[in-house]
Amino acid sequence: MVSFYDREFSSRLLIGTALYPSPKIMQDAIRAAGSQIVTVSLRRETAGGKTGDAFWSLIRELDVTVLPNTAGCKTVREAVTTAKLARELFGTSWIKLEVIADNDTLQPDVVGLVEAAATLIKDGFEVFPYCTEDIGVAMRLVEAGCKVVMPWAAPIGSAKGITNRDALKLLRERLPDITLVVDAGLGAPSHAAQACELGYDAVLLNTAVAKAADPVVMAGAFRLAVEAGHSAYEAGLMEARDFASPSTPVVGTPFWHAVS
Ligand SMILES: CC(=O)[C@@H](O)[C@H](O)COP(=O)(O)O
Repeated sequence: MVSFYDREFSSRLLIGTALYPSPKIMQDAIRAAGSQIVTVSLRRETAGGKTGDAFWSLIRELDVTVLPNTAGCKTVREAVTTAKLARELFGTSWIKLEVIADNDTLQPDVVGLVEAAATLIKDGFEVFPYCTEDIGVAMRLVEAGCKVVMPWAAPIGSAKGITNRDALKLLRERLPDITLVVDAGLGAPSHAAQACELGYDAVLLNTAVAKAADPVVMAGAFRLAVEAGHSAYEAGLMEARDFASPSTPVVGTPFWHAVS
């Protein structure tokens, strides 16, 4: 089980609701992913070009926990206002907090992020901050009261996978009591498995599933990868080493020689 602000979930795969070819495919993909938490933008692009109630009916049918997000917000003020609107609309104190530094890279504005997180936490929010892999930023977020921290693997929508493994590993080691989620930039199930093998509690992704040739099958593949990566972490992965070590130790006289 994985814990988000004292709520327990069995699924370690959080998924986005944008960019799918149709609302029906979005719904089928979320089911195939086994996700219990979906993130929804107040400023979302509608799936399949449909607007209004159809989207929300599909989300309601899924019986999932909604994690509203502040995607597209570029200032602290905008993010805080959007979070407050989301709390009213969705009746939840959870917010996936994004403060974006610029439109070309969608890189988090980590200074604004820490300020917005502190403001929202003081106002009773439970914040899921989307950040870089920087240890200093993660520690400031924890000091502000975040119990979940969500560093990127790579820029949103890039599908590059984990670009700074050492920094993500350090975060895991230094923040053992924080729920850590790799959010953004994962392109393949193997990337999600790597994040879980590092001890990350969960992953959050969208584009790699929504833009796959078959989003439903890809969602199922990510589900398996997350489970495999987490099982491997729990089982205790061996450290890589520089020198060979025989997996079949050779001791004494060969058997064929002894009987000839
Ligand atoms: C859906 C969402 O919140 C994205 O902003 C998230 O960061 C996922 O990123 P990818 O689309 O790269 O998986």
